[in-house]
Amino acid sequence: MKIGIAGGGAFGTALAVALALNGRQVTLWARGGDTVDQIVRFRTNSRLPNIEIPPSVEASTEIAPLLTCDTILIAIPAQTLPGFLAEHRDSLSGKALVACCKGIDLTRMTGPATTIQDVVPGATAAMLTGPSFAADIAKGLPTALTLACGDDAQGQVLQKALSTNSLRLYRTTDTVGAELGGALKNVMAIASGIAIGAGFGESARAALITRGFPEMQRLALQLGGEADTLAGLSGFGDLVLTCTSDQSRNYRFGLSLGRNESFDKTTTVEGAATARAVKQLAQTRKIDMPISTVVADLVDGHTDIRTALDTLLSRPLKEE
Ligand SMILES: NC(=O)C1=CN([C@@H]2O[C@H](COP(=O)(O)OP(=O)(O)OC[C@H]3O[C@@H](n4cnc5c(N)ncnc54)[C@H](OP(=O)(O)O)[C@@H]3O)[C@@H](O)[C@H]2O)C=CC1
Ligand SMILES: O=C(CO)COP(=O)(O)O
Repeated sequence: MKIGIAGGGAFGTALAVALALNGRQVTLWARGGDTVDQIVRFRTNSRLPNIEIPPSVEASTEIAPLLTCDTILIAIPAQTLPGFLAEHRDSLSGKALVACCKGIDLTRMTGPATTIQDVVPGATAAMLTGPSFAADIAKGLPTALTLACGDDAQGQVLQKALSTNSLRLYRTTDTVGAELGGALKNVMAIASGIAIGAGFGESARAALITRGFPEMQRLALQLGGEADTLAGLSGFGDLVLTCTSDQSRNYRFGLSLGRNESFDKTTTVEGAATARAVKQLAQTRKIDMPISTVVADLVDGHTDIRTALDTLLSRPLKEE
């Protein structure tokens, strides 16, 4: 099976490297000529430093080679996913489309797999998500991920096609739970970064992670996800990784907010837009999402850190 990857960023390239090193034929599409040029000429990608890209990864800015693949992993930022799908809707119909992005789309208020289902109903929608930094995957370090596909027969095919010696995929049919776990943990990672950056300490971070988890579950369950999925790799697993590692861009973005420092605007920080989406969903669906709401307000400059902390600490005392 030839595997297509849309997106020449850190994650798309890492997946391409891991799959190619395990004998898969990989076609990588990136919109940027510079990225493709670097891959073709030097077998490197500056978004994924110090990694050699095997010759069996074919890279192109042309969309046609990608569209010859029956299975396509989509590793572009979540807010750009609907545009990409709409542009290539007809050619993508009938294919297995595996979203590798983590976020809630602000225009549709859906996670990536649901967005695929809605925009390309003729495709099989799936999600590849869970605790995994691109650099770790590219280096072949042991990693466990969730492969979610509503059609379990297709899910089994994808699980086999995308697992490698170091990349172990667990399967579920709960695409909603998987897509929301991956999206919501980024918001909690920003919150954790803020807490550490502002000097609130590691106990405060542990409190945010622990109280953030039921918040993630509340929203996911309301939107049709399952509690077990949230407790798995795509939810709890990725929450722990992203809230505790400064390899995470969401966490680092939070750190800079907490320290009142500037942050490179070109860095992909999925949790910022997702926090806004969660705040809106919480309001319209009347779900208590205090941490996500505070993160949205901080990201948009609608509150300051002291007030945000007071907002969280002054909530009525309750049972755990
Ligand atoms: N990096 C990681 O460790 C992990 C990332 N992910 C997820 O993968 C997704 C991508 O992240 P990552 O690869 O790290 O991000 P990067 O910032 O490294 O790369 C983003 C890529 O998306 C491309 N892109 C941006 N907008 C569009 C568009 N409209 N159409 C087509 N391509 C576009 C960029 O192209 P250009 O260079 O031309 O702007 C770039 O190649 C995110 O949702 C992230 O959460 C998931 C797990 C791990
Ligand atoms: O999703 C990730 C790890 O699982 C990557 O996190 P960041 O996007 O915060 O870097």
